[in-house]
Amino acid sequence: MEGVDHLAHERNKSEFDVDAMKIVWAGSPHAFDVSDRISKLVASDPGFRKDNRSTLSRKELFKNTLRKAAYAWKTIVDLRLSEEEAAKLRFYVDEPAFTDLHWGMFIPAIKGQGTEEQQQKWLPLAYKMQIIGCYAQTELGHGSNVQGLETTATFDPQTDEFIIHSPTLTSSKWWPGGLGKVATHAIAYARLIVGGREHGVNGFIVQLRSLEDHSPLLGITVGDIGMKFGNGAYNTMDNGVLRFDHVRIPRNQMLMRVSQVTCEGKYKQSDVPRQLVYGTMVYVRQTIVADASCALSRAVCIATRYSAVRRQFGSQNGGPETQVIDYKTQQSRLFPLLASAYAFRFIGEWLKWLYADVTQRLQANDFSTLPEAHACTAGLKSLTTTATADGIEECRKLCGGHGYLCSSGLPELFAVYVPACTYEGDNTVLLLQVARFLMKTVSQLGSSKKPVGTIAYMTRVEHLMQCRCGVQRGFAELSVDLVEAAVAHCQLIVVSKFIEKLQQEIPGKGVKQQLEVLCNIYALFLLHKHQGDFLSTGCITPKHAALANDELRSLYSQVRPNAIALVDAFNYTDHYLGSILGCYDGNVYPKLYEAAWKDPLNESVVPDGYHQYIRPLLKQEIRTARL
Ligand SMILES: CCCCCCCCCCCCCCCCCCCCCCCCCC(=O)SCCNC(=O)CCNC(=O)[C@H](O)C(C)(C)COP(=O)(O)OP(=O)(O)OC[C@H]1O[C@@H](n2cnc3c(N)ncnc32)[C@H](O)[C@@H]1OP(=O)(O)O
Ligand SMILES: Cc1cc2nc3c(=O)[nH]c(=O)nc-3n(C[C@H](O)[C@H](O)[C@H](O)COP(=O)(O)OP(=O)(O)OC[C@H]3O[C@@H](n4cnc5c(N)ncnc54)[C@H](O)[C@@H]3O)c2cc1C
Repeated sequence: MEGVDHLAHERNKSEFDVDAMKIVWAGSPHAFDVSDRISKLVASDPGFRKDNRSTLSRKELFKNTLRKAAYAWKTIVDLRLSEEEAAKLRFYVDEPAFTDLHWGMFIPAIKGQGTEEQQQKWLPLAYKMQIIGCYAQTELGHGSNVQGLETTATFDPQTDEFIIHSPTLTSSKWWPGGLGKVATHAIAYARLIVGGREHGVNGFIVQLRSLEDHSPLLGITVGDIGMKFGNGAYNTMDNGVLRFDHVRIPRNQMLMRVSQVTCEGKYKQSDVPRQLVYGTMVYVRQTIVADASCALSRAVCIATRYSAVRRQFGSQNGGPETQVIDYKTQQSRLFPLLASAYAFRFIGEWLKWLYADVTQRLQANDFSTLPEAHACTAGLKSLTTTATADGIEECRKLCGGHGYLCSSGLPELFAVYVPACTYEGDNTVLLLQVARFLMKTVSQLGSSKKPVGTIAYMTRVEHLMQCRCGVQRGFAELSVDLVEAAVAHCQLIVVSKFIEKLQQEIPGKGVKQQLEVLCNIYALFLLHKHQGDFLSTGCITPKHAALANDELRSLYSQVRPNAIALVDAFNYTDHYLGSILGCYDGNVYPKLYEAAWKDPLNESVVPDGYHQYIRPLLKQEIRTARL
């Protein structure tokens, strides 16, 4: 029945202060207030409706996204929302759109790679959305290998301009979000050529479309690359294709914080590492880690609530059947994901701090922590997105058949989320970067340069390296093992930062205890999953392994009575969850039944096509095959 909380009996079992945990999850009382207020604002505004997405055609879907973007922007301006509130609004509107790349990459690229003068010129236009930007780096032929990009930017000293050109089909820009139909400008990455000499890949601000009638400018061919995985999902985004035919831009539209070209045609590399050209990717990778905890917690919230509602088998003398959340197999699949959601939340908080710290140091030309920041953002982006994509799929399976319905919210969540394993850096390519960083650290062991920060533990491997200084096979030959070592390195960071979090003052009855249980589940689940490595390297004995498994089972029993309260702490509205299985009141079956009849296919009792195709079959008007 409506208004009845079918999960009240579960909520009454909670052994901790849920409201205090909501603050921990949000990050602070202020962050909770902003998040709570904005999520309710979005949920209560029909302008942000999203339950019809799977029934729209691509063109209707895209037009609806443009409408929402404009409506959201109007909401931000009318309500004078802060940047923090606007970011929360974008989060709860929950729709990939061109604005993600405008605010999430185009603006950060200008802030990170533009000179003061260039920032003063372009940022006010971008902040007011008087221009709409995209980040055009990837090409048809190259994405991972940035140094392999083929687009050229040739300096013409006669006219003090760069000529941007796509020399080959594979140099066509391909994938940039917002590019296909909306962006008026791009940060285009191209090979800089001055006086016949190449100077690597740099960023250039290029106008693509007229600000009068939105038509592509001379020399610009631009469009959408077509439908992507899933129906609604990421098809609200116009990932585009772009070709340049000798497009001329003023010299001052090359982003010149890292390298400069003078009007005389002199190339200068300033005293900052050329990798700062990659700075925007580092920024987005750290936001993607925070996003991972959001996406995983959303899937876990749905699967946990439904696992408490769903009963199957186990009825004693006509009594109620067993809640599937009470099956040990369901717990062993679900609770590590619940623990991961919290683990990723805290690692996301730490990575945000690390990124802010490295940004501050860069402003003082201190590049000492840049390698570690690159390795951490790359590795943790890879680790958390892989675990989250796999976790969302596991949550779908934990919901049985109903998990496969669009109304469960899980298929679309999966379809929108999985490209995170590829964009902003293919996850394997990024782990190879971490492996390179680890190998470089190992090569420096024994020197005066002591490993610090997240690699401080490697001093302990020093003796191993000395006694094992035998054959050094090629990096490529060992890359599979090195990628596994990179994952282990990142997992160590996640566990250690979770433990550090628990050293902080955490208010609220029972809150810290619950987090300790989740931290132990996260760590022991990893130990269980990688038991072979721990045993084969002599890190643990078989007895330790058995003890760990026993402890894991005991921890699942401890978390069981608190499971619903732990997902309530995410404070997600039913609107944001977009899931009948995950609805707060647990009133699943009536809502599933009601939703079915709303499907357009049920608008008519007799389906279109019956008279044309089925009736002749049934009436044998079609010659029957010899069966
Ligand atoms: C409707 C609602 C509306 C609401 C509206 C409301 C309004 C809203 C208002 C406000 C809302 C706000 C919204 C915000 C949204 C945010 C979300 C955004 C969403 C994002 C979506 C998705 C976007 C996806 C975008 C993309 O996908 S964008 C493209 C991504 N593409 C890649 O990621 C390429 C990967 N490949 C490489 O990154 C390189 O290729 C490679 C492999 C490193 C080799 O690079 P290479 O140059 O070859 O270097 P190496 O030789 O390997 O290394 C040489 C030496 O440099 C070192 N080093 C390499 N790197 C780096 C590096 N970085 N940094 C430092 N060092 C580095 C390396 O350690 C080595 O050091 P050493 O060992 O020498 O000491
Ligand atoms: C939804 C979506 C949105 C995107 N948005 C943008 C955007 O806004 N702007 C933009 O510029 N780009 C964007 N991209 C492009 C994205 O950044 C690239 O697709 C991504 O960096 C992966 O590069 P790739 O496609 O070249 O993969 P590839 O590198 O071709 O990967 C193919 C396979 O090769 C393997 N591989 C590659 N190199 C190595 C190596 N050295 N060693 C071992 N294995 C290797 C990979 O692990 C992978 O298994 C987007 C992509 C998607 C899917």
